Amino acid sequence: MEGADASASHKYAKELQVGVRVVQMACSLCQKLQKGSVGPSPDHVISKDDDSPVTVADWSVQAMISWMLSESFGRENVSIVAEEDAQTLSDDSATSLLASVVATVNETLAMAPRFGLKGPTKPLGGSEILDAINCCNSTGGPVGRHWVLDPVDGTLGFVRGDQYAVALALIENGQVVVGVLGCPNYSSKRKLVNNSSVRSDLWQEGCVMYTSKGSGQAWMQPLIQGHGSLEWPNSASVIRVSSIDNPVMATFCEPVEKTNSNHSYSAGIAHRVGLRKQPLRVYSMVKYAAIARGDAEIYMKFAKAGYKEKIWDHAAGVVIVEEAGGVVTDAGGRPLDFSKGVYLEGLDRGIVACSGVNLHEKIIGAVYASWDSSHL
Ligand SMILES: Nc1ncnc2c1ncn2[C@@H]1O[C@H](COP(=O)(O)O)[C@@H](OP(=O)(O)O)[C@H]1O
Ligand SMILES: [Mg+2]
Repeated sequence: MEGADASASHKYAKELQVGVRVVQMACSLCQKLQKGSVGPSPDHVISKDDDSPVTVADWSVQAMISWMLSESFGRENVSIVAEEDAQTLSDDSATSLLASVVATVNETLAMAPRFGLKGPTKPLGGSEILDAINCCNSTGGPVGRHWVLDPVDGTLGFVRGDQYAVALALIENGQVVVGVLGCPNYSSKRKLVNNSSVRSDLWQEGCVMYTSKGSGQAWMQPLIQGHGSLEWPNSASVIRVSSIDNPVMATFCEPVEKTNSNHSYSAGIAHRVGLRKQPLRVYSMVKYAAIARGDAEIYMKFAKAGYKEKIWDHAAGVVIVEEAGGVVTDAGGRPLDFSKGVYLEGLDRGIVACSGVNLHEKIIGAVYASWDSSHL
């Protein structure tokens, strides 16, 4: 392995393999729901207390991955920090919603052998599934191993038939050591383009990217489709960031929603640095995937002051971009700190991921030069 620390990848070999297999299963689950072939329509969206959307897919993926991780590593050894809880689902008025989640999870777990994993001997009941969701209530921290899961990142993209991601990472003693990012609508063969609304011919595509820290490499597999099964090692290919370091040629990505990132501020930075292309607006951590694969060179996110970024929205993407050769820091140029619990505490202004140090230095310099005049 070029420039790699083989012992680092070996150390996490089981975690990486199980992680990739469960994310492949989760992507399959989400594709079926998004296609509407099982369960309620993806339009069946529930608003959480913070007004963000949650769907059957979010709960089902969280329950399924939680169950599989406990099965693979032992319940007592597994600490999971994840986005969802089961409060809404446990309500007496939510029986049909829970029934949809139970059916979806059991249908997915029944396919576990195709993905090289062992499913339950009999279908799980509602209380086991609620339990699997609720036990993902770890708050992480600086000591020990914690899995970090965003079951459906970019839920808005998911319900709109656009890009979304399943993101799973392992944090050990405050460092992200394994990252797995499933991107069900990001073809392993095609470049990402703006307005990437899903077309029927893209249904059979999508990819999973993964890495372990210190390996010096990141990989991409196509999603397992139809009755295919996941062999290991399989048709994975090494991915690498773009070599473009001239701002004129560079593409930058940012969130689709103006409420999640200040578009006019990033446009100002783009102008200062000399970026010429229109921003590539993409939902979810697929933006990190685009940097890691070399489809774009820069990802900027500047949330409103007071918004606290959560570790599950970044952990997997950050380690994949870094191992693929890129740089990720806060807008002050400091590494993101995954050791402080659920939030990226101390984050300075925003997040900047780049394919290389030259572009990164330029963006951070432009943030320093322009901050006083901004109105975040
Ligand atoms: N006001 C806000 N500012 C910044 N990010 C926000 C936000 N509200 C939600 N988010 C995060 O932005 C993620 C979506 O990312 P993006 O905007 O890049 O597509 C959401 O993930 P979920 O969809 O998993 O809740 C959520 O975690
Ligand atoms: Mg998210």
